[in-house]
Amino acid sequence: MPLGPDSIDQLARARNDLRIGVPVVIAAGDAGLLILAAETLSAARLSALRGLGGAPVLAVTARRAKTLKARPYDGDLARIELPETADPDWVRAVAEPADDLEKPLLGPFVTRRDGDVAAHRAAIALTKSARLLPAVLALGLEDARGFADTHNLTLLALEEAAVALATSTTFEEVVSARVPLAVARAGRVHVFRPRDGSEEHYAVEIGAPSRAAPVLARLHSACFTGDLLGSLKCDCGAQLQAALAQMGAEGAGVLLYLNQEGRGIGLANKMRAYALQDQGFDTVEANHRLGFEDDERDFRIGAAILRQMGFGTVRLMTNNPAKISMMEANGIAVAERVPLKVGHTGDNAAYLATKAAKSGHLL
Ligand SMILES: Nc1nc2c(ncn2[C@@H]2O[C@H](COP(=O)(O)OP(=O)(O)OP(=O)(O)O)[C@@H](O)[C@H]2O)c(=O)[nH]1
Ligand SMILES: [Zn+2]
Repeated sequence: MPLGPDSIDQLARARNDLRIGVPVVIAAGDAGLLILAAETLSAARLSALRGLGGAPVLAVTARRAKTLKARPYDGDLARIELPETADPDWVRAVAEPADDLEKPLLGPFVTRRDGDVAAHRAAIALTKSARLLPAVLALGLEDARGFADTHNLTLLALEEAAVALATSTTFEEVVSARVPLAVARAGRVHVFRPRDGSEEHYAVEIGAPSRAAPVLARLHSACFTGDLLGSLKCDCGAQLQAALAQMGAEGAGVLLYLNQEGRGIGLANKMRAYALQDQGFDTVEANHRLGFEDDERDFRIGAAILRQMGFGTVRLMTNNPAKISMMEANGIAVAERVPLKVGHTGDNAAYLATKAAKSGHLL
């Protein structure tokens, strides 16, 4: 292997660059796209971008475009032309729905319909994987490599980036150690580090579950507010405790603690969604207004970790039928669904009802 970064390493760099407001170049052949995340755009970088000439666009998802009443000619995304007067606040207001109701943005937004959008699509996927708002300022470049070299920017080759974004689910088990738990003295925590530099995930193994029989398993998605703070807005904390308790009572099980906070949009975006919920939108509508799909989790991660630990068949603790089909689609057989109905409160009744009505959860 050469000493320098490969395409997956470049992806990890690009994610971090966007998070700190540094542009990234996506090369498609000789040409390419200069991209900046809307969320971290500074006035200085916007004026440097304008200094390059050309006609930058703000690419948003079709979900966000719908709220903005901008025509998404590109299917799943829309490229909004940047008015001459647009400043970083304008860019952020288009990307971020917090003030949509209080200060509605004045359209009409002019959207592009010509040209190829594969690089814009990769850029949006990249901002999602960086847990930023899915909105990207983009400017076409004639000589992508030359530009990246001159300005010392991370360069992603479009084909390689698309492949890396879509397939990167290999993990190294970094360490495991014994952790006696209240529910079972025989507890062990394993830490899995993804090859692509994204969040680490954990597995809590209870007892010594057989690899030859179906294992009692829970794929728990991180919920800082529910798991740690005891938030009443969701049922996550109660589900986490109940799953561990059942594994302790049966003497064996495996709980994956997947750092897919906020159904995969990250804590900052989940808090943005919560703010929208206080404006009257439900959990699914809030995700859409932010530009996300209902659920942005990558269920291949849980399946890959289970397989790596030697488990092939599970008794899955869940109320979400989509989780069962995603496990089966990714090589984990589900012998049984074990319901996990705890943590229902007056505060989360509407949230749970929305999940049942819109996301197919079993109440
Ligand atoms: N985006 C978003 N995420 C939320 C919200 N409330 C909880 N979450 C996240 O949702 C995830 C848990 O998903 P759930 O939909 O509760 O349950 P599930 O994992 O699909 O299904 P179960 O296996 O039955 O628990 C956690 O990552 C939470 O942080 C919300 O209003 N918006
Ligand atoms: Zn929660």
